[in-house]
Amino acid sequence: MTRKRVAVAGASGYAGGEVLRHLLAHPDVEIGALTGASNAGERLGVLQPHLVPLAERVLVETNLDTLGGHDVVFLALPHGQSGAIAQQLQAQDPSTVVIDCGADFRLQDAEEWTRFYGGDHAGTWPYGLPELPGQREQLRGATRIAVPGCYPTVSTLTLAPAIAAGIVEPDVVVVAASGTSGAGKAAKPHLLGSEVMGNASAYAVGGSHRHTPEITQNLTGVLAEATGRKVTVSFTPLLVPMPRGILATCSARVVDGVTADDVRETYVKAYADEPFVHVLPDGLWPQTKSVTGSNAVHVQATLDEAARRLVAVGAVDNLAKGTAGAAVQCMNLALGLDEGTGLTTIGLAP
Ligand SMILES: NC(=O)C1=CN([C@@H]2O[C@H](COP(=O)(O)OP(=O)(O)OC[C@H]3O[C@@H](n4cnc5c(N)ncnc54)[C@H](OP(=O)(O)O)[C@@H]3O)[C@@H](O)[C@H]2O)C=CC1
Ligand SMILES: CC(=O)N[C@@H](CCC(=O)OP(=O)(O)O)C(=O)O
Repeated sequence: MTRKRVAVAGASGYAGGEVLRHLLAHPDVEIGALTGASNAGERLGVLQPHLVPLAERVLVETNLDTLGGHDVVFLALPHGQSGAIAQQLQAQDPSTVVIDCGADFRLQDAEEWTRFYGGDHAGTWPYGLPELPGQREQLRGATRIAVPGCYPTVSTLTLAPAIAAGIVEPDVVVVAASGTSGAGKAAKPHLLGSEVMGNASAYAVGGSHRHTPEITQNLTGVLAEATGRKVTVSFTPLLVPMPRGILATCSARVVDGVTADDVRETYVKAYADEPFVHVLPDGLWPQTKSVTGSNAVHVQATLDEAARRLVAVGAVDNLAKGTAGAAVQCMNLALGLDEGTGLTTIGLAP
């Protein structure tokens, strides 16, 4: 096939850089415009020295003139910045595939958007988590895709089998530890090395994190429709001193009669045909380093018999399957390519 011409907006940031790292390994694309904001005019090699083949490329401004005319445009911009440019791109050419790595188009409920993000809701696009029931079909041939948040990706995939199978009450607890790249590249006081190194801290405690409604939306979506219930999610994020990765520990009360074998069978069966979700062998528990740089999510689950709770743990690389890998997986579906083109399940060790 003719190679698709792809632009990346926000190429100086963490997510944009990781999209480019993935695209450089993709045989069916040609990298077009690379845009930034404060760094427009700078060479990419100065900002993203690991992207050696693109070192001499110069960042241009983020607008319709620079991003128009491509087959695919990835938006890796701060929240609230995608709506206007996405609208312009699709007005210019409705066949352009626009893939938003930000949160602007993820939520279905406009009120929830305003409550957690502020401002007006830009709209709702097909949600880029193909592993959700029925979702892969929504993404094939799509021209607009909302890439999930990093915490929602791992939390959803870690809990969805149990919720869908009805082996737990729809009332879940997620405590997830993230590396610092999840917060982006822009300087923030709580991300200074002296604050982060040798430290672990909780933040956005008490249901205030903006990923809470997204996890709730996803898990409610997999709950059997007939129940007519909504999943309740208590989500607590933790910041830990590592550059990449999220480890999510999830739990929920199991319904009467559920055994440890039921839990294992539920998870093994749910992900038997999923190329990027790996249920670890019995007794092995996910760790972030095993998924570093890879598009895999590692999952394990068991029954805490005394507490009658499911305990499920998931690991993801927030920048890979948690953002850029998912974005490329979705692009593949949108373009009718093999879903795994340019992606790997192989992590780094040690
Ligand atoms: N980091 C992560 O793990 C994840 C990030 N995401 C999402 O990806 C998006 C980007 O995040 P991330 O890469 O971490 O953030 P960064 O802060 O690292 O990068 C932000 C990028 O956006 C550009 N930018 C900033 N302001 C504007 C603006 N007003 N108009 C156009 N471009 C602008 C910056 O350009 P410049 O540097 O030139 O100023 C930079 O390229 C966010 O929406 C985030 O939610 C999603 C999942 C996970
Ligand atoms: C460690 C850290 O700060 N993580 C970020 C979330 C990660 C992210 O990028 O989420 P979006 O895709 O929705 O932007 C946070 O908690 O705000």
